[in-house]
Amino acid sequence: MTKVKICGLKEEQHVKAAVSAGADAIGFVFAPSKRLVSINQAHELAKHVPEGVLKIGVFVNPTAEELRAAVEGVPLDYVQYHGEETPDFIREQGYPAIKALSVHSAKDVQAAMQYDVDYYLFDAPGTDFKGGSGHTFDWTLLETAGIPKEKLILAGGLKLENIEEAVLLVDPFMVDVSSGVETDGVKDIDKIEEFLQAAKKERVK
Ligand SMILES: O=C(O)c1ccccc1N[C@@H]1O[C@H](COP(=O)(O)O)[C@@H](O)[C@H]1O
Repeated sequence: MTKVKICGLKEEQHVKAAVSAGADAIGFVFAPSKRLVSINQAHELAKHVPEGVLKIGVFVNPTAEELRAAVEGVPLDYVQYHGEETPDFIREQGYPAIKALSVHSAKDVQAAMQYDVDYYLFDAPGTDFKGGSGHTFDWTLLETAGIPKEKLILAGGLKLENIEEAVLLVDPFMVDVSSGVETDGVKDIDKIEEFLQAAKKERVK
């Protein structure tokens, strides 16, 4: 069954709703964004995330010190690198890692293989910020690069209306959603629950 990450959570009620609706991972954004949280805020929110649900920190070109403070302070299970971090920088940090790549063309998908990370996350190119734009990209670009499905996370503009098609076409290990479970820029509990239900629906492939 497809795993689901609900990203950009800032409020206790939304963390609790995501967890009780079956989220496999919760994302906290530590990058310029309307969804930015401090380490202290994320630490408090993390108290409502049970063992077995992953806590993932989203960063854009962080320093080693920023990473260490957040990984230890929250604490985090994975670091999601959403900027122009190099393969060497990511390897040197030594944390369980997800590398996000903005997909304009098939080349961007192929570029993933230079990173020695646990998961590759494919997202639409950002607009105001590096991610969380609510835009989709051409999912068929993922077909030729030979990315192992068990390492593939699909993001970018996912929502109730397209999640079924996305899962059927891409068959990713995990889907990641932020804007698609918001109303007027704020997380929406009904949308979180509906999205999780749809993403995890049993399908005949
Ligand atoms: O969510 C943000 O504000 C954000 C800011 C900077 C980098 C990444 C961010 N979020 C990630 O963007 C994708 C897609 O989000 P959306 O569903 O299209 O809104 C997802 O991986 C988030 O983790």
